Amino acid sequence: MVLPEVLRVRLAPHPTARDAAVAVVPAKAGDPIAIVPALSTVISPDQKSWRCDQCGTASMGFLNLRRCSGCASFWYCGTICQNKAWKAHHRKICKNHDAFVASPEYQALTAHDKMDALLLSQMLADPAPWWNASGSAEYSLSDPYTTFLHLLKGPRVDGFVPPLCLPPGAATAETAALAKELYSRFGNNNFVVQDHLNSVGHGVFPLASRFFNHSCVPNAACKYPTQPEKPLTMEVVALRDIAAGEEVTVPYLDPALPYQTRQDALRANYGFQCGCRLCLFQRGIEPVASPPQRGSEELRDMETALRAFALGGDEHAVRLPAHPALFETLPANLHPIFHESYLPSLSELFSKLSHEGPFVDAIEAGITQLALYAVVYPPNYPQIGMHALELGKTVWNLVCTAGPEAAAADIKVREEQAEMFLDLADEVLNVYGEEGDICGPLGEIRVLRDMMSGRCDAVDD
Ligand SMILES: C[S@@+](CC[C@H](N)C(=O)[O-])C[C@H]1O[C@@H](n2cnc3c(N)ncnc32)[C@H](O)[C@@H]1O
Repeated sequence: MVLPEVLRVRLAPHPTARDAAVAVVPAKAGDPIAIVPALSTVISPDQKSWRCDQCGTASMGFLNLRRCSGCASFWYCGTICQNKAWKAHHRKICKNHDAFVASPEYQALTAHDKMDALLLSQMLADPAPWWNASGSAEYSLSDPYTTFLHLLKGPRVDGFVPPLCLPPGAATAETAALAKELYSRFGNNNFVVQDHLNSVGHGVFPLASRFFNHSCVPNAACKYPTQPEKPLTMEVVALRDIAAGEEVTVPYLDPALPYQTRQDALRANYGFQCGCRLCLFQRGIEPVASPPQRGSEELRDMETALRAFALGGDEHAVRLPAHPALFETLPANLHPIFHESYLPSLSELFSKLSHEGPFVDAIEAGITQLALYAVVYPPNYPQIGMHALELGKTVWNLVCTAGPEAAAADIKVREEQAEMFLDLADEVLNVYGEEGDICGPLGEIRVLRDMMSGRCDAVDD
């Protein structure tokens, strides 16, 4: 039996999604709605030897990870994690792992399928609980095996199952059938484990999968705090106040992706057409006109109007909107911001200018991007805070690289602007809270504030 640390939702019937997670008590922005353990996780290949394969904690230079002396391909933060992994699956996988990952069948898989192949192998390393669960007519939310088998199957119909790393003799027809059953629920139920919004692994969290539906205007978001020797958990955090009885939704993908990309991905991977407020709005304004050319007067006017609409128009007194669906009141002349080409080109420009300068231009592009985020994302969405932090760093770099000819008054104005962006980042990211590894964005804000109150040092990424 595996009980969640926190579970403040109950299941209620949903017209198209089978069930929905409904809040049983009111939640404040930042409250945990659910804290649920992983049944199984794998870390991404690029995280190997830097993160514990069991708890997901990054070494950060202070954890001395030990390497499995059998396969030399798994690393652990200590004996507790190593023993847990050994007992759960590694004793069945260790010997064959290296030959398996070198095999042509495995090598032919996509990066995503490679991780799923290892995840599925781990889950089947000890099939006994799955046999028991599949033989049982009952399902219980306190049992991850029956809960997983009760999850909706994904829309994929080609019957594909990745190759498995199993000990000789374990690859029977029954195991293959069981693998098919489990894998049919992977694509639409499993989660990408993130650290500071970067993907670091894949995880199976049956309870979270059973409860939380998707919305592109979610009122909650998932995070994965890690701690040495502690089981990897998923935390679902309220992004705004949620009333008792309200559905709690999370984003399955980035709501800032273009409308058609989101629709296609949700249909292909999850088997549904999204009917959230953002999708309904965007469907209503399709086809979106292309934005004016970069560098044109028309684009400058559109972006000035966007900044004024979303952030108040004064780049030294930026206000983030509290409206959960600001896009619904977006003037028609700003609709081209939803064109599939617009955000990629704007974020590429901000990224380039904030590294190479001129920083003044980077700040303008960055504020426009913040305005777009404020329109697309709901209040307190973590990407808004991460971007405000990037803006704070860029303004601080402008201050630090100002030449002796710069007027003291201008520098003061920019110092205050850098603080303003850090205040915004703090406000948003404190709702999402600490997540992933230590020294995440909230830690970066603290470091930056120290630098700003002391000496001047340009900030590296
Ligand atoms: C992780 S499960 C969510 C829990 C699910 N509702 C249940 O009752 O078990 C994902 C599946 O739920 C359904 N789903 C999730 N969000 C949805 C939405 N916004 N609209 C329609 N169906 C949705 C889809 O069938 C999707 O493949």
